[in-house]
Amino acid sequence: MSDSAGSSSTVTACAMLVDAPVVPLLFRPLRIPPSGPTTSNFFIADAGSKGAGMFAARDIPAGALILVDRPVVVVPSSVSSSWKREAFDALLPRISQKSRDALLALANCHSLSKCPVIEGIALTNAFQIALPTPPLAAPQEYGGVFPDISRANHSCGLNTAVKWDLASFSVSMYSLRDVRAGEEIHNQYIDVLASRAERRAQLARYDFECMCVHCDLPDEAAVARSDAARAELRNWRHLRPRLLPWVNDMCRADDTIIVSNLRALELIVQEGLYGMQVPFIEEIALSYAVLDDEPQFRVWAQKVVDLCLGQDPVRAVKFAGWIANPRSYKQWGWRAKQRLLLDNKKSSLDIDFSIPW
Ligand SMILES: C[S@@+](CC[C@H](N)C(=O)[O-])C[C@H]1O[C@@H](n2cnc3c(N)ncnc32)[C@H](O)[C@@H]1O
Repeated sequence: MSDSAGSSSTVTACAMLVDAPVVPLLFRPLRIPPSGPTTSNFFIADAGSKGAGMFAARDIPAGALILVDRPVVVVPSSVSSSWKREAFDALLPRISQKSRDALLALANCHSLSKCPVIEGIALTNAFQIALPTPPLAAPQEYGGVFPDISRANHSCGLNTAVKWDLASFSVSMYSLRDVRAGEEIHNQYIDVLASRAERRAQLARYDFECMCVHCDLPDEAAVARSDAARAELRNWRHLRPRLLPWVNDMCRADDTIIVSNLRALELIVQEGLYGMQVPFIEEIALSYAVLDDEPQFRVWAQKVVDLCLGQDPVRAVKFAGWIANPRSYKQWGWRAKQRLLLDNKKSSLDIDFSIPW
């Protein structure tokens, strides 16, 4: 392991504990981080029993960039415990006073008697970021601790997504749905498609029992309903009808893909899992394209554009191009044409059995 902050006398904004062969891969010119929003979208305030939390400073529309943040420390997700402790503590003198203040202000859910302070803060706040893997090396997982994004508390329903960008060494947080001024902004710490019992087990390492609206349910029937919805979404990719085979399969109903994806969206809304909706909305838009239904195509394609503008601009631009010129989509109206051909063939084979007297 190596500390990429360099010699012990070097003080930087971020110190890293990374495998030595990773270090040269990190020392390349960093792009300027994507510029954050011009006015602050959030504030940090008391979130009751959760400690501090992040809240929306104004109404934030779905798909908007909320903030851009850079880590103050980067640590491996798993290292041998024998030397981990001193290595974590050695990071502190290597970061600037500003970064140190930000790091030490973060929550620590581990008791100091069991876990030195920097390790405890890292275990409480770090979330996974991807660093380059040296050739022939096994991939190693790393976590970044961030001054602002690490303040976001967990919820099992999502109102934001975070996107790590290695080139700018920064993470951007986007809204997944409209967030009202004053509403708490959440991050996702664990696999939210797991059952409530599994989610609670996974969250035990953060030392809290989740009481978000998706966990604090009135009775066991509500828990079973929520667990079933999440399991259905988790199994979706194995069970759902596929768009491409459907395009040519005239034995299947025209609304097969639309009905199936609307069902997924219903479950997503029920469970507040907004981060998952884009692929389903996209398939509905493309189904309408294949069915030559321009008004509906425009409605659904516009939803893709609105949701992707910030975090997936390539997809947003692609759909915006199709909205501008729907027939440039290569399979535009394909099923409608096939249906017409079939109907024409059928009518040419029709025998008139009516008796003319
Ligand atoms: C990454 S920090 C989040 C910010 C933290 N609340 C603070 O004061 O800086 C993670 C810690 O926040 C608390 N926390 C996060 N989400 C929570 C939730 N849904 N319910 C209760 N506590 C939560 C837990 O103590 C957890 O260990």
